[in-house]
Amino acid sequence: MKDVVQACLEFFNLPSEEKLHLVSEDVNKPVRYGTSLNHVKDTIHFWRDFLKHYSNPLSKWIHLWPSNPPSYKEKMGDYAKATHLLHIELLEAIFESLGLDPKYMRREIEDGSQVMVVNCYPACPEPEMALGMPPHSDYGCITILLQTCEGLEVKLDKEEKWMPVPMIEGALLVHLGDHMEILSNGVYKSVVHRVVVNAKKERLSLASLHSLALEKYIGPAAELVNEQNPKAYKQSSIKDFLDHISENDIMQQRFIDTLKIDNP
Ligand SMILES: O=C(O)CCC(=O)C(=O)O
Ligand SMILES: [Fe+2]
Repeated sequence: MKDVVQACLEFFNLPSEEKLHLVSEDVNKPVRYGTSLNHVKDTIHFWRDFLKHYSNPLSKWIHLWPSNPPSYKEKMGDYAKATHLLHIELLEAIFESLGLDPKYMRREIEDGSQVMVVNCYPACPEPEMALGMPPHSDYGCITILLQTCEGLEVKLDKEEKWMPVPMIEGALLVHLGDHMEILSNGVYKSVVHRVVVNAKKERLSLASLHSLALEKYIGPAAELVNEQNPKAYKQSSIKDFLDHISENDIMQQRFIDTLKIDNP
């Protein structure tokens, strides 16, 4: 895991000219480099550089990834393959815990989307004045996250308090995303999180977001919908989410809130 972190740091430390060709305001671009969450709509700028790229299936996307540093494709390719396999195992366990077949939607999951988000938060001279990333939940089924130091905070259901996530060397964190909340018909909730910055250290995180293919719809599992538990969410796709964030201020409304069905 150190290798992939090193390759990412080398990428962010390249002179700007080497990265600018990847800058885009189009959230549908398979590879994007930039700062802040969404250049077009954000009102506040955040203390973050990012590189995002599609990663599954690898053979379809890897040639579009940065060619500098030269080790990037190989190191990130290995990491992306490993996280994709790990996410399949995690989903099996989660499905079992919901009473679903562990192989539920297996084919679609194997062919699913994987978006690798590499975040770099430089040390910030006035950390109390900035955020690395504003509160949000991830839109996929699960996110597998590697962090190099503390900074991530999660909000526990119904509580207003932010809880810092401790840094454990080499540990991977797993978030449930909006698509898991939808699939489980609300049995599991996606976790709201944010990133604070610090004055001393640069922080790097690698978030691997997993869901179905971009245009595939995901809705509550039929097995989890019954008279006592009516369908609580409309179905949606990753493409719908991307359309939503390019047209709306995500600080105002979470995408998942637009999908909730009010049952009497
Ligand atoms: O930097 C982190 O720890 C979290 C990043 C994150 O939330 C994201 O990329 O969606
Ligand atoms: Fe996130």
